[in-house]
Amino acid sequence: MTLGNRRHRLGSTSPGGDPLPAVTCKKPPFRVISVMATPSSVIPNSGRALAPEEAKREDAPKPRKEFDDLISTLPLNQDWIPIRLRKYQDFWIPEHSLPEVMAMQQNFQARLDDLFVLSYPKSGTTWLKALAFAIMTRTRYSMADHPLLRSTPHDFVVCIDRFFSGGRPSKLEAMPSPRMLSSHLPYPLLPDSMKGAGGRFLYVCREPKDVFVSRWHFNDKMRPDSVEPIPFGKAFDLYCDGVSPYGSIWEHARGYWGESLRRPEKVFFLKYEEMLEEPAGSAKKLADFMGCPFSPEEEKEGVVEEITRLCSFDSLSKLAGSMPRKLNTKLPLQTTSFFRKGEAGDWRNHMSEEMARRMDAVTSQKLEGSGLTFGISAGVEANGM
Ligand SMILES: Nc1ncnc2c1ncn2[C@@H]1O[C@H](COP(=O)(O)OS(=O)(=O)O)[C@@H](OP(=O)(O)O)[C@H]1O
Repeated sequence: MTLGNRRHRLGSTSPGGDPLPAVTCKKPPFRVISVMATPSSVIPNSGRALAPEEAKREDAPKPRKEFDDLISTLPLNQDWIPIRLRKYQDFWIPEHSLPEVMAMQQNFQARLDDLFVLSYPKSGTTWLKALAFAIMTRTRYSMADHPLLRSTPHDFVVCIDRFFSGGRPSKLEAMPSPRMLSSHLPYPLLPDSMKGAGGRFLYVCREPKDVFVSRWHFNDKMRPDSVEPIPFGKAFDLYCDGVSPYGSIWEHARGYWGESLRRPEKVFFLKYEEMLEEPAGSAKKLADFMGCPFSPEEEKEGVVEEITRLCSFDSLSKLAGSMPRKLNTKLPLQTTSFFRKGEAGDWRNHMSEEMARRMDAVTSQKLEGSGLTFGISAGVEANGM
């Protein structure tokens, strides 16, 4: 079925240099105002505009050494091989991405019509990227010739900090609006322009025990043969203490949850388990929030189901398997690295009851008073879970 007849605009390139389709929606999701500011025209965390001479100075790429010097002073954890973590602004951030994160914090200017896919890693990021991209571009592609059939969702919704690895993020600035970008950064670490009026957030969270199991396997896949896997029990202790990539998971989820309550028009908060249970319902809610709801005709024609089928675990994992290749990232990742089981409740096959109880207790304590709970509707017990 043809979903639309718009022409595919190739407006930019991914950090790796691959074509990155411009994202359009049948109905523009919100007023499209280009506020593409010169990076660094505002002093980070102050909102004060820079004088022209200051701006010129600030426009130059930050010397990497300045960041490296700072990074070397931060608390270090080396257990999640091959990822080294540094405690930065109260969160454990992968050391290899910290220079880019710092450059992004200083320079990234969000636009009003940006859409950001945000998540704690292993919570359903790949899935949400695919869904959001397919929903947003549905009038341009036929299902038979969809870009997701040829490339991974991570090629279409690219992590913002990756644009900052080579100094000035010119490719990012050249992307036509509305842009779709992603980040694993916790809310407090986002650049001011994102926390302010710039863009809207799609955040996905997942039951912490399942996220942990997924993370443990993911790390294991990246491990060089010469290195022993991180023992499950040790990884568990670290994770419960918040020492995991972009951790702690509880502070991460709580930050975005709080913002979704304060500003529901800015932050759409999804749960992986609810997406599993109600894929079509979740896609419809997503489309509503993104400003391009499915029309009654589209619903009648089965467009919602076509999109959810294309983005399902079965479909995406098979596609990844049919185009195995290394991704253009600093970690040893393949197109297939983002797919394992795609289920809720796999923690039961990995954790003792005592471990599960312990992590549930951490969850209850860390989320106390927030109103955020996990997994009830997917048959995973709620906190005390
Ligand atoms: N389409 C779809 N539907 C359901 N589940 C899916 C889908 N795509 C990926 N997955 C599962 O999500 C886990 C990977 O998480 P992320 O995509 O957040 O990883 S990453 O942060 O981008 O590295 C990982 O979970 P586990 O299977 O539990 O390890 C993937 O299998």
